[in-house]
Amino acid sequence: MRLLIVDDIPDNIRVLSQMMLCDGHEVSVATSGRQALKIAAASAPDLILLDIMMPGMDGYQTLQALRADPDLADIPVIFVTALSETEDETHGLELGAVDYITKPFKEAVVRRRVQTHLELKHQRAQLAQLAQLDGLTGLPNRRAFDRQFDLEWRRALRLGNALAIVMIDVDHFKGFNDTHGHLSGDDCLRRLAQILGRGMRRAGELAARYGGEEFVCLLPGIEAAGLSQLMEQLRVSVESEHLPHGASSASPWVTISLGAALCRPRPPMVASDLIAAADAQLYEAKRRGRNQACLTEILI
Ligand SMILES: Nc1nc2c(ncn2[C@@H]2O[C@H](COP(=O)(O)OP(=O)(O)OP(=O)(O)O)[C@@H](O)[C@H]2O)c(=O)[nH]1
Repeated sequence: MRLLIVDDIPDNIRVLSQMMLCDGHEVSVATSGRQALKIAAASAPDLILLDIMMPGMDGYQTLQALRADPDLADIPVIFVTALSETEDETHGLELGAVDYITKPFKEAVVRRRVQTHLELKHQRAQLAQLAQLDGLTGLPNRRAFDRQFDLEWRRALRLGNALAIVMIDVDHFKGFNDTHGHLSGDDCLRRLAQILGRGMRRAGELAARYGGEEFVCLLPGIEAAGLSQLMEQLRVSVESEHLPHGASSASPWVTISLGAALCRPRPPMVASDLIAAADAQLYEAKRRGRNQACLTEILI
């Protein structure tokens, strides 16, 4: 793991560094709060050991600056300090330090506490990742999609880029479940998720499970011709899997209907307008007989 040790006294840095290097960590060091902020931004440490009494920016101010920067706010900080009054410790913990160790410290205790906070950080990261995934298909879930869509919408708005959404729905899936059973239905959704996931080739493209038997693709920077081509590829990939569907009017195999909307985001349009437009196209694809794609390009 990568640790950043911040202290204005070189001897203190040396002692802490040696302990951490012995435990197999990578160590960077800073001798002031300002330098610590720079190094943290450049090297994204997993944990920071921070002294409080330093000339210029003290440890409290350094922690506040870290918390104010969205890229650095989640790095756990442990104060290692000679300040041993209850008020100092309480203040440090209130500012968001995960732990507070007073000097002179016991080496074994510091090592154990660092290890504990690194493990907690790892568990938090795993949980955060799991919270973004759909349990059945392993694709990003609706929450992950909403987050990414919001991000891409704002980016496209800023840069004047194109952005497209494709809503995808399995044809006659109720009939599929009724005929082949719910477990086969689950298998079918897993297979479709794999196909859609594989279909997203460019950076920033995302296929997610939108809910039930509905999927959604997010496609930044795509133009209408490319979008039509991609939708047709996805439609054909699904049908040519030849998953038997005993209750579909569209094909003997499992098929999907696709509805897409493409725009260059600009006010007064809002992100949900693009979803609504893609939904309307999906409805149109269903109305025209399913196993097909419909697309609208919104020009504002
Ligand atoms: N097996 C399985 N079925 C699901 C899951 N989520 C939703 N469904 C089923 O998907 C079906 C969706 O049916 P409808 O919305 O009526 O649509 P449809 O039968 O696909 O018909 P069209 O969309 O008009 O082609 C429902 O029967 C849901 O129970 C799931 O996780 N697993």
